[in-house]
Amino acid sequence: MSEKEKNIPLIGSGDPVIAVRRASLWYGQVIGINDITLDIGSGVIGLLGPNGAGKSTFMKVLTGQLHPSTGGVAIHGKLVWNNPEIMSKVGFVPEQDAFYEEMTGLEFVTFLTQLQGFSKEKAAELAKDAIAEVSLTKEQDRPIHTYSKGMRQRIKIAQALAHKPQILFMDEPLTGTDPVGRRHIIELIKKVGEQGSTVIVSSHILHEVEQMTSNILLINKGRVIADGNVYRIREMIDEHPHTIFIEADKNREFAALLSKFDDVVEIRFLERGFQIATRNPDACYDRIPRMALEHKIELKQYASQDNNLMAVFNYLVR
Ligand SMILES: Nc1ncnc2c1ncn2[C@@H]1O[C@H](COP(=O)(O)OP(=O)(O)OP(=O)(O)O)[C@@H](O)[C@H]1O
Repeated sequence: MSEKEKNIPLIGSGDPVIAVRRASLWYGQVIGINDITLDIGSGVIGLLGPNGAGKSTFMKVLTGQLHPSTGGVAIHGKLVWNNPEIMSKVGFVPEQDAFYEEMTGLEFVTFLTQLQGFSKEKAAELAKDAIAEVSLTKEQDRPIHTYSKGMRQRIKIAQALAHKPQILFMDEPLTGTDPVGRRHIIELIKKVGEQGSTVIVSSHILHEVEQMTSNILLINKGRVIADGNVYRIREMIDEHPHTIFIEADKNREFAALLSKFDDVVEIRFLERGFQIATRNPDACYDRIPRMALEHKIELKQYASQDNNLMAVFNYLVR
């Protein structure tokens, strides 16, 4: 693949690290990704799209876990498919949990690092460093089946980081994490990006991704439908109210408190909680935990809904 090809979008900074050319993948009749061509440089890149958009498929094609039906992917000029040399440069945090539950965190990360070709001693040393990076040292000798969801996410990140890859892929790394765990992972992702690596992070929540980076690839129905700076994408999104689902022990009382703010344009009660539409998501996200605490309301969960993102996708693909 020639790097001199013209008009190929480059997302991220510096020289291209990953080159994707006309890559498509079908699962039988179903399209996973559809004719994607772009270059990816370094820094943190958010891969954003609603459920089923093709994010996981794209990541698996980029990492050589799936062979594209047509087209190809190269990292540093070398095709990724069936190329073990490339694998040592890549770390992957999968969406699903696939643990050896009886292993301790340290055993798990050491074992997977050994598979990268390191001796047991060296792998254990690298594993300890990576576990420290994700602040799990205190828990490293506990079996994984005793870990919380957030800890499981972090140990997955440690296994991806341990062999010090130049490129890190993370499929929905914030799923199931609490606010403190989320902040920690976001800071970690930013740090790895600032060290000059390429970090590709998928999510279906813009608010999460924009805390890590302003470089975004929007993907829908297997196609990249926009790339570039988050501000442009944000502008499109801000035209549509942002929807947040909230579940608390006193839903009606909490909804009444939140409805007093001008940016809240709609409240709808659902089976377990309620949904609010806001024109100022940032203020709203700050306000929700603060007000719950102030009014002694137990917040069971709050999360962005796909709806506003879907509205933007509908608008972009029209
Ligand atoms: N193994 C598979 N067999 C058949 N179809 C699949 C398979 N994996 C994914 N698909 C389909 O391919 C499309 C893209 O799925 P993919 O999992 O890549 O999307 P995604 O953006 O990662 O979604 P999510 O956030 O829900 O994981 C979807 O229509 C999905 O149903």
